[in-house]
This record gives sequence, C-alpha cells and structure tokens, in this order.
Amino acid sequence: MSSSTHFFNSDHFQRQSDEFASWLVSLPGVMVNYKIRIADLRANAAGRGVVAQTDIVEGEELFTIPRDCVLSTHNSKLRGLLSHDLEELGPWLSLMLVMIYEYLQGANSAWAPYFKVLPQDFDTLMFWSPSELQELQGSAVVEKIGKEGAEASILEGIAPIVRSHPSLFPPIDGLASYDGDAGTQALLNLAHTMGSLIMAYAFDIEKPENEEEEDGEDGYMTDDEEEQSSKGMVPLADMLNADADRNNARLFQEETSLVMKAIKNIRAGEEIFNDYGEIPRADLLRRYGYVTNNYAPFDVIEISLDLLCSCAGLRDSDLENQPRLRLLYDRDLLDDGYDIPRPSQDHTLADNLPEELVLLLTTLTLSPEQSADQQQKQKPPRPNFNRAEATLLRDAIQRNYGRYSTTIAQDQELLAQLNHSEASSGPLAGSARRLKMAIQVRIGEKEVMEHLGSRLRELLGTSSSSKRTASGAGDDSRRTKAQRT
Ligand SMILES: C[S@@+](CC[C@H](N)C(=O)[O-])C[C@H]1O[C@@H](n2cnc3c(N)ncnc32)[C@H](O)[C@@H]1O
Repeated sequence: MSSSTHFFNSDHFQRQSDEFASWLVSLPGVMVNYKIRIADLRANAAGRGVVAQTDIVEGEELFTIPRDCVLSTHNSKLRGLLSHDLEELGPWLSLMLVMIYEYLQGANSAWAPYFKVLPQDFDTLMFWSPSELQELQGSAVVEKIGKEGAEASILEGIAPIVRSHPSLFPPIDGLASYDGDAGTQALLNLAHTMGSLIMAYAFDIEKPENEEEEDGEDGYMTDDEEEQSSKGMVPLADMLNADADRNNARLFQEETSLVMKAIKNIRAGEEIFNDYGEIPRADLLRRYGYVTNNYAPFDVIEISLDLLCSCAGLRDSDLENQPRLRLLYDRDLLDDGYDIPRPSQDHTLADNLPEELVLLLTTLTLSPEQSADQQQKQKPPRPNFNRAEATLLRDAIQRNYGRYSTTIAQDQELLAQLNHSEASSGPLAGSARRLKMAIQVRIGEKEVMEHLGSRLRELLGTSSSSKRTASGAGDDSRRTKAQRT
C-alpha cells in the first residue's frame, strides 16, 4: 500500500475504520473481542493495523469471521450469474474477476464497506516506474515482477468475460466499454488493483499449509498456487500487519469460521501482528510494498544460472548446447536462479548453500572427460564443494556484485539522509519512500554477497590442496547431504 489512499474517500480514514467495524460486527456469526481496535498507523507508514486495548492472554480469540463472510469466488453472487465455471480460471484470476465484479457493484455489493478500507494505491514493485526500479540495481527481484505475464493472463482469462457481460461489469470512468485501448487500460488497472490486493491481503482458505513461496513465481501467481483450490479476502484478518518474528496472532481455519487467536500474551497498546513468513526484503517489497529491518535476516542473494554458466566458461545455458545441464534438468534439479541466504556462523559455508546450487557448481566444474563420463552413465555427478566449486561461486558473486552501482557505505550515507529527513518531516511518501526501501533491499543483498565473499576468500585462502577447512571445503562427510541422485 503506498499511502493513505483507500477506496472512495481517503479523508475520512477513522470514520471509514469505524463504519467498517460496525458493518462487520453486524454480520451474523461475527465476533470481535472488545480488547482490540483498528488503529491509524499512517504515522508509521503502515496504514491501518490492529492494536490491543487491554492485556490479552495467549490463546484468546481476537475475532471470528464465518466462512460465508469471506470475499471469495464461492461466496460471491457472480458465481450464479455466469455460465462460465469460475474455478477454471484458477484461484488468482477467479478471485480477481469476483473482486472486479463486487467493486463495480458499488454500494450494492455485500462487501461495499470492506472495499472502503482497502487501499487503491500500492508500493508493490508492479507499480514502480522504470527509474524507481533502477534503484534496486542488480537485485534479481526486478526480473520477478512479471507484469507482462500477469497482463497476458488478465487479457486472456478475464477480459473476454468482462467484455461479454457489460451489465455485470459496467464500464467505469465514463468509458463506453472495456474494448479499445482506453477500455483495455481501465480493465488492466482494475485487475492490477485487485491482483495486488490478493497478493498482499488474501488468505489461502482451504489449504493454508500450502502458503509457501515457490520458485518460478511470475506476476501474481506461482505454478503451485495455481493448483491450490481457493483464495479469499478475510475482512479484519487482513488488517493485521506483520513484522518478521514479531507475530503474536494467527488465523485458525475451523469448520465454519476463521478465528484469529493470540499466540502470545499481548500487552495493552501493542500492535497485533500476523505472520507473512520469513521473506527476504526484496520479496517483501515485491509482494507487500514495504520493508522493515526485522526482515534483514531473511535476505538472500540470487545468482542466476546464466551467470554461473558464463563464469564457468560456457557459451550459454541452453540445454541443446550444454548436455551436462540436461542431466540436471531431466531430474528437475536445474533452476533459473539460486537463492543463497546470509551465511550463518553456525554452519559451514557448504551447508549454507542450497543443495541444487552445489550440484550445479559441481556439474559446471567437471572436466570434459568427467562430463563425458557422466553423460555415458546418464547420471549427474555427486555434489561436491571443493576448491573449484568455491572458486566458481566466488567469481559469480564478484560478477553479480558488479551489477550494483554503489557501495554499502554510499548506500548507508543515502539512507542516513533519508532517515534524517523522515525524522524531521514525518514518514516519506511516493518516490522518496520507494528509494529508501530500494536502498534497504540493495544494502541487504550486498551484505549477503560480502559475507559470502569473505567466507569464500577465507576458505580458498586456507584450503590449498586437500586440507580440510573450518568452512567445510574438502569435507567429504557432508557431501552426501547434497547427494540427490
Ligand atoms: C494485510 S495488509 C495489512 C493492513 C494494511 N496495513 C491496511 O492498512 O490495509 C498488508 C499491507 O499492510 C502494510 N504493512 C503490513 N505490515 C507492515 C509493517 N510492518 N510496516 C508497514 N506496512 C505494513 C503493507 O502495505 C502490506 O501490503
């Protein structure tokens, strides 16, 4: 969410919160504990949030939302008004369509008071301008925004239904229809708004255990999420902010209701936080449009397959030209990019690396004879993390670092200036806020690269010949951990 701009009227923030709360408790089966209240957290650039009014004990129910109050494909009237099977669109596009329908119903929608407290502007990366995105420098997250893919899905899946049902989807903004350039753009804008709300606010309703982020994410949806059965907007539950491990509440999915419960004791005045997951700040920005320093431990650096291949002296990463890669690809062991977390002092460097990355490094450092041998056996090599692999990784990290145009020291100076202006004039907004968040993201990624670089230098500097090192190169006992074949 970018600012305090919410649907319909942004000037009546508190009144809209109150109206929303009154509407919600008027719905049959809704229970809201008197110990919580909706708070105006715009001074912290956090929009609305939920705060404890008095002490709350662990296990206490904060609110109960019956399943039929969830804004979902299942509950919307649209389901009975279309001949299409909405489920065929998948969980993302079907909810997007339903939300467009409900939004266009205005006051006639059963969720009209809910829309009034949902934002319409976002700081998620989908909405950043090219120059704002440039501030993320070499971050791989820029490649994951997936705006074009999302728009192609919207035009293919949603536009034909909207255009063929003008009475259900009345044109907005004085438009005659959703045809033509202006109509298409208006529809895309609406769909992006709903897609962004789903990304930052919706819950997986039937399979909450499948919430995990997976690789291969493009636009609003992942392949895994496409297979999930249902997403829904849960009023009030989605008013909880999150701040890494400060979560003190969780949504429990019961048979007929969704129940938010305290999972820790909460003191009067404290904010009630949900858990959005252990998300790197780059992804937090992409999905939710904010970052806080508490997410810094989850920062990663993504090293692309192309870069690793190039550093290994391969012309490209094309499977037709690189049979050694095909051995991995055929076993689903090849990725476009590899996330490396912040190195932990408690683990050897090799244990800190994703197993598939170690396998790729081993594959890329095979001699032509070794590679031919593996081809003949039709088996990937046994993963190793020795000097050759460490050298390749070091080179790739160095090259990746070159994609960032400033140093950490320069970033910290810029950040200090922005913090200073925030301290004197209040929370940053617009491009200044985005710049600050981009700097936080790129500092985190550079820190990960610097830590990795120094661990690799340490390891390469001391592990001449076959000597084992504290960081683990040459330690055969661990290699079995990464063995995948
Ligand atoms: C599920 S909503 C939470 C309610 C939201 N604050 C609102 O006013 O509608 C998620 C959005 O809240 C904001 N948010 C959540 N946690 C935050 C935090 N710790 N700091 C700042 N913004 C936060 C982000 O804009 C995010 O996309």
